[in-house]
Amino acid sequence: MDLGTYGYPTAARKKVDPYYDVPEGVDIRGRYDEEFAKILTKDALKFVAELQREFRNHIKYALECRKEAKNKYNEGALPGFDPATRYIREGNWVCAPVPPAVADRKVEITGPVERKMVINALNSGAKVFMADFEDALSPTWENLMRGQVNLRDAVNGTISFQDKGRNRVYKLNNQTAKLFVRPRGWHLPEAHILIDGEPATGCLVDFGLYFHHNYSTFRRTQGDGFGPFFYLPKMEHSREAKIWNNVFEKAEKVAGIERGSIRATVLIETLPAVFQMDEILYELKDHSVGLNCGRWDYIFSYVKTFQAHPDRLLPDRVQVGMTQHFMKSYSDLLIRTCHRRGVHAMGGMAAQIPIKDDPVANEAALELVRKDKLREVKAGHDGTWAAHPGLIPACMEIFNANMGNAPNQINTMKRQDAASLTEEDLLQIPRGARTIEGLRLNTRVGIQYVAAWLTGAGSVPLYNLMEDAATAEISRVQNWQWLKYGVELNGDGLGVRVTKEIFGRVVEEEMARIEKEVGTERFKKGMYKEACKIFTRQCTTPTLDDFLTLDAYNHIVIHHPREPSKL
Ligand SMILES: CC(=O)SCCNC(=O)CCNC(=O)[C@H](O)C(C)(C)COP(=O)(O)OP(=O)(O)OC[C@H]1O[C@@H](n2cnc3c(N)ncnc32)[C@H](O)[C@@H]1OP(=O)(O)O
Ligand SMILES: O=CC(=O)O
Ligand SMILES: [Mg+2]
Repeated sequence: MDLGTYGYPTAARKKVDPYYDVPEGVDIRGRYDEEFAKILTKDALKFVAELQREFRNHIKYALECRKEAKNKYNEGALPGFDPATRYIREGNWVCAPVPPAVADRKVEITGPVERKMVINALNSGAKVFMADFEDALSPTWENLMRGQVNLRDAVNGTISFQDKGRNRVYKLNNQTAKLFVRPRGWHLPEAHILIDGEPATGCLVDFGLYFHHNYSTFRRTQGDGFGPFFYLPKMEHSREAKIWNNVFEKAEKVAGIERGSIRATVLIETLPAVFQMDEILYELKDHSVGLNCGRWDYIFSYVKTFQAHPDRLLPDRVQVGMTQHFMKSYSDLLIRTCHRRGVHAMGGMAAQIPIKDDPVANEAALELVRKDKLREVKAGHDGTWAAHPGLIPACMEIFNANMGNAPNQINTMKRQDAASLTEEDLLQIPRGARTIEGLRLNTRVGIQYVAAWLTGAGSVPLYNLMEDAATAEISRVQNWQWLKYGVELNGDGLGVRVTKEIFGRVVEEEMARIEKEVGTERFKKGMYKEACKIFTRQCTTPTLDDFLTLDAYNHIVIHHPREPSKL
């Protein structure tokens, strides 16, 4: 009998479900749905398979290089500028001019590709909406495929959503934000689509399906001849940017559109990548529209990169803000690099969200967001991120007040002063205290986030902050680091060291607190126990897992039919 990679007999499966019309070598293991079938057309899958076949070895090599770099850091090396690419850093090249359609990116809203949120985000008054298949999305088959349907309808201008409970129909306004799409990182597979017997690369699925269905309409209606536009996450080296550049060139060729049509902003959100910013822009110079400070993953990456360096322990998560020297240096150098190369230097996400039931606390949260955005615009950022529509007026007001009518600061805030920033500046150990409350909060937030993610929600409000995969990663790796090195909680003045026993007690107590906060019924129905198991294992494992979501992914993969056929 022909057993597929995941042990389900292919012929039997085809008998019980209607199935997708797939090209040679492609097998869809996700649930069949008529709407999904309009996305998973034979031509679209052919395009994804071509991308997979052309780039899979390059991707595997790049991921191997990540492992090698990790081994070097684990043996004591520090990340730094590469002497071999000095000529790129010192050369006087620039990127292709910014497309007029996205010259002004003062405020960008982000959010998962969920139908109502897509409409709300496009209508939000932001200049750009970054539709997220990454940090904000739990990559279940349903979320991914519905996300593609939603984006197609959004690009076509036909998207609508009916909230029956509130008797409200959502539709697009006349004026909407420009759409950027963030595919998953290189590390995530798509286990519901097999190509030549292997899971497809998640981001090639996200990119390929979206591009195939939307490039033509997007360029006509949104991009003024350019586009589609993308955000590219979690890269560690310019060789990974080179793969994306080649993917873009291939897509442009297949579609018969001009080279340089597709544009992307790369998130600088790993520590190794901060030493590669020129090199990344150089690889993508015909397809670039800037860099962005992905500050949350960047903090996560600091811990991950220095997992074997007990002299570089982080203080409580709440203390690692943009005013820490290593974070300020990263933002300043990013601005300098982007403006020197003629592209946008985007700011990052303040985690505060509106607090509905407490006007005083709400105003305090808003004030923190304003302060963060003021720092960004004064430093020279051309725009910033908002996690919630309620924050857009405040962010916009600050960027408008400080930039006037100019669409960006590319030519006016060169930040030559940042040229003197050194490796030491970029690596400086963050200062601050560690407390038992920090350990508790990491645990409470981490478990609740994983519980949400397992049930399909990739971004959630917790304790009045936005939490997503990047912020949850900080909680996880910080706990791991503190446990691994038995750190002293020096902020409590009691000389307590973090041990497995203390952590075990914290987990127990925080689970009880979560149950009390969410209510016993919701707690029982939810995935809190499973989440606790996953999170606890990840915090206590001797060798740090590379990604929280990679480990948890197996829990959300659902192959159809669920049971192997008895035939
Ligand atoms: C580190 C990073 O990578 S940051 C980027 C990735 N993370 C994100 O994008 C997070 C985006 N933000 C969110 O997902 C949400 O704002 C959350 C989960 C944090 C909070 O969501 P909620 O609790 O539902 O917010 P709330 O109840 O206040 O929402 C009010 C309204 O705003 C809408 N809304 C909230 N956030 C967004 C958003 N980001 N985009 C579009 N609409 C939004 C809600 O859909 C709701 O609409 P409705 O009134 O029509 O029903
Ligand atoms: O993706 C953004 C981040 O901060 O992480
Ligand atoms: Mg991120």
